[in-house]
Amino acid sequence: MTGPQPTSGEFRSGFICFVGRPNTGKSTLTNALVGEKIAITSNRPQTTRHTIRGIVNRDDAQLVLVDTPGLHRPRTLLGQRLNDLVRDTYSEVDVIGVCIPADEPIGPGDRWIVKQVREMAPRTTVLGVVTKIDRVTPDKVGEQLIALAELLGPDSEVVPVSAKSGKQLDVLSDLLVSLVEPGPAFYPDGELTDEPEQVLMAEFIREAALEGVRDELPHSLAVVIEEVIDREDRRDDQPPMVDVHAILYVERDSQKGIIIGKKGARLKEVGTVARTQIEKLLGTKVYLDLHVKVAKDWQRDPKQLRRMGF
Ligand SMILES: Nc1nc2c(ncn2[C@@H]2O[C@H](COP(=O)(O)OP(=O)(O)OP(=O)(O)O)[C@@H](O)[C@H]2O)c(=O)[nH]1
Repeated sequence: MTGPQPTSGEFRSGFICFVGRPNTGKSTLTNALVGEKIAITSNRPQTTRHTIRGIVNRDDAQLVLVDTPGLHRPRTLLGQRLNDLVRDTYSEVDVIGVCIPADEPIGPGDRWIVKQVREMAPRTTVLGVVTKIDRVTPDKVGEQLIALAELLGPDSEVVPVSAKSGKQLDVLSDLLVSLVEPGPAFYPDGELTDEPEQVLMAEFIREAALEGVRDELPHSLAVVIEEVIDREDRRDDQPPMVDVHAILYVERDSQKGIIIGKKGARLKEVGTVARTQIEKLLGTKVYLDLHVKVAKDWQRDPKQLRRMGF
């Protein structure tokens, strides 16, 4: 192992992406490092679709975290597009953090991902990250670190971390800083994401709509923000208000029913959860108008995919 290099007081900057099987804690880790909710987390696998960046601003460095979707077996056009996106990301970043949860044995899925990373980005620095260490005993963490070090080989550092408890987050952050090059900040301080607000709004809605529903739905739900309007006809004593109109596209009528729920109860709940987050994002009151439409087989239709931003 090379060990972290001393940073010698020079400002450093670079791009980092975390990879790993679905549900290994990549989004949660990104959020924890950035310190504010930017990437999308959910207890359903494969919900991170867009390359959403969170930015860690430190006195000595800026780390730009790129959150990629998981690699898929490319069965549909959407799967192919997602894989292309991942490939582009791998070749652009300075460090790829391979995330392995402390509470699951390393399996063929993990080995496949490491192989893909090595093939697609042979020159990119790879860092091993054992996530969710709050879930297991220190002994287990130690075993997982050894297993991951063996999988990645002698050139890669390995580090244990818990995004939930915050344990070792500073160590991970220091290590990442030591692995990027000296250079100026890419983004002005205070900027947490360069994703357009509408993409984040759509992701908030999508995340809320997927919470607690069936496993196959993640691939069959896309959210399009149709319109964002500043409400001007309010009285002076009323706070600023923004109207957001969004459409949730599903593939089948049955899925529409799941999203809407009994007498619209579920959709109302989805709206409330998403609205709260959008209000936080925009810093104003929001009226959120949600419609659910069926777009048959949208995952296979290039025109519809383009319309939804893929
Ligand atoms: N106990 C514990 N749970 C965690 C930790 N990090 C993530 N989780 C949980 O693990 C689940 C998956 O986390 P995500 O961050 O969404 O995982 P991901 O790898 O981004 O998942 P995909 O977007 O599906 O690729 C969520 O239920 C998190 O709350 C951690 O440090 N400790």
